[in-house]
Amino acid sequence: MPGTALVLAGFGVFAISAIKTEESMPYILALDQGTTSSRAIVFDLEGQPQAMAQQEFMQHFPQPGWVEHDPLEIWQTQLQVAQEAIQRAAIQPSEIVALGITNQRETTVLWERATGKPVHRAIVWQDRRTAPICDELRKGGYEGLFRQKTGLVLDAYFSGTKVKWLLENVPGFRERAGKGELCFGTIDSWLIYNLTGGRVHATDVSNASRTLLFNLHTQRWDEELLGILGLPKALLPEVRPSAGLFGETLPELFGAPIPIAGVAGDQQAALFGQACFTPGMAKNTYGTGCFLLMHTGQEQVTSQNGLLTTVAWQLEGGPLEYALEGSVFVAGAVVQWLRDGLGIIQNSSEIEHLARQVSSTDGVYLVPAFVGLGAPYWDPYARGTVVGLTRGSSKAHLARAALEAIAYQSRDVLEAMEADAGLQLSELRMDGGATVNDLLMQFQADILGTPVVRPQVTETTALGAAYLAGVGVGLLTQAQIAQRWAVQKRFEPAMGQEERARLYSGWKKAVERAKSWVDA
Ligand SMILES: Nc1ncnc2c1ncn2[C@@H]1O[C@H](COP(=O)(O)OP(=O)(O)O)[C@@H](O)[C@H]1O
Ligand SMILES: O=P(O)(O)OC[C@H](O)CO
Repeated sequence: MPGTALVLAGFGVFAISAIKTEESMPYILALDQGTTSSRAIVFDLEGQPQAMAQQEFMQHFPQPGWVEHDPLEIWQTQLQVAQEAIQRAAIQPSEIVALGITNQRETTVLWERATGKPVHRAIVWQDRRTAPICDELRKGGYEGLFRQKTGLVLDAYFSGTKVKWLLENVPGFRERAGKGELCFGTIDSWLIYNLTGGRVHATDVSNASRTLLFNLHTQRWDEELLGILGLPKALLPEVRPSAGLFGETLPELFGAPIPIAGVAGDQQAALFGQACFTPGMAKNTYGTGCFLLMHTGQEQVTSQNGLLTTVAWQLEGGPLEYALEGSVFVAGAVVQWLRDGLGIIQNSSEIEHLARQVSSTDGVYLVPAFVGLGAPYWDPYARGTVVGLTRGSSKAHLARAALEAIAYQSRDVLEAMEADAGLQLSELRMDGGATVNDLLMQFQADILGTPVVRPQVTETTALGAAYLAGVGVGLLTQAQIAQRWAVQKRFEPAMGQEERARLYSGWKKAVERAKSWVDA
């Protein structure tokens, strides 16, 4: 019976390929495009990193308060580290079953639709040049409208006013944008566009929610806000769920096409990587800035205390899930400033040793408002300040004050968050580059009066992107991810209540000195 033989042969082929898939391990490639470096990590399906590659890239500061990146350098470094990570993992490209992208958010890229060439340097999230545009919008009475529709505050941080600035300040851009010749994207869109050879111009809901253009209620780009900012809709990418198929990478990039199946802003990806899946669970990521996010489920909690309502993620076929966010603009970046600006350390890791040379700052406070202050103050005109210096102050005091400033800023946002959510956190999950610093982690627990917990995998941003991609191709579930989260170290508060209050009140005084420093 040839028919049966054919069926049997078919089963045979099926069985062999099933065995082969089990033998050749499936891997997920995560691209983590951060503010200071491009990283790529290959994970197995258990969430264990197999290989990693990282490259720093140029920061451009053309004027005080301005920060730019070269979009081509971002793409090239990201591609190189991805190729390198695959090579280091010593796996076949065909074993990579999914690719996840996570990125510095809000950073704004414009490129030519026809050629894929960027038409300007990217305006980075930290860039303050659009503060006057925000002031004008506030004077026009639009603050409440933006807040109500987008969950964000009117601040230069977000993409909307950056795009407006580009269209208004670069000759020809407005006309070209109107004709549909230009594409706008945050870094995720820029990478997707390049990875797919220009076939896909898309973003995910978490990144869209950082633009000032995405309406949380209709879950679409908002025509009224676009009108107020004078932005043509033709510029915008398509908005998709964070886990689900975006497209395939060009085969020549990695040696085989890979489905792009997870995309999220880096802070939302970290929340996912920390398995903060239920309302009230929170994490704090210590990278260039510091970003504390609390999952609020399907509820959009409106902050009364200067926090943002943001999309956490959407899994394909599921509802939008939300988070409350406190964004601190300068955290690990203050360590870079001590290294590159002052030269008092050679490597970031030296700061802990230097700071440990003194047991306190002896009253020195450093407010690193280098690009203004984010949550909960939202003061674009604040600037960096050091107060409390005496003749005995040393670089060790300054190093300690820099680390403590990271922790004080986190307390500012945690207090706001607990007030908004009407709860007290029993612990806070930590991740990001600066969490290797035990002195910082201990001081954080001390100044919060709350235990802080470092997980085994601190690259939770990339891990979150990998997990989203795993969910996107149907190989992982949230229950499996939650099970895999594991503690590496827990820091218990050891400081007395009085001391905590005394130190924190000094910080609040120092912040007052930094506020409204430059003229509007
Ligand atoms: N030992 C350390 N102590 C404090 N901060 C550190 C330490 N090592 C690195 N950092 C800081 O961590 C940041 C890098 O973290 P990362 O998560 O890679 O940031 P990003 O994703 O923003 O580029 C840098 O700002 C760096 O100064
Ligand atoms: O690059 P990071 O990790 O500092 O993250 C930047 C944030 O996404 C900005 O909103």
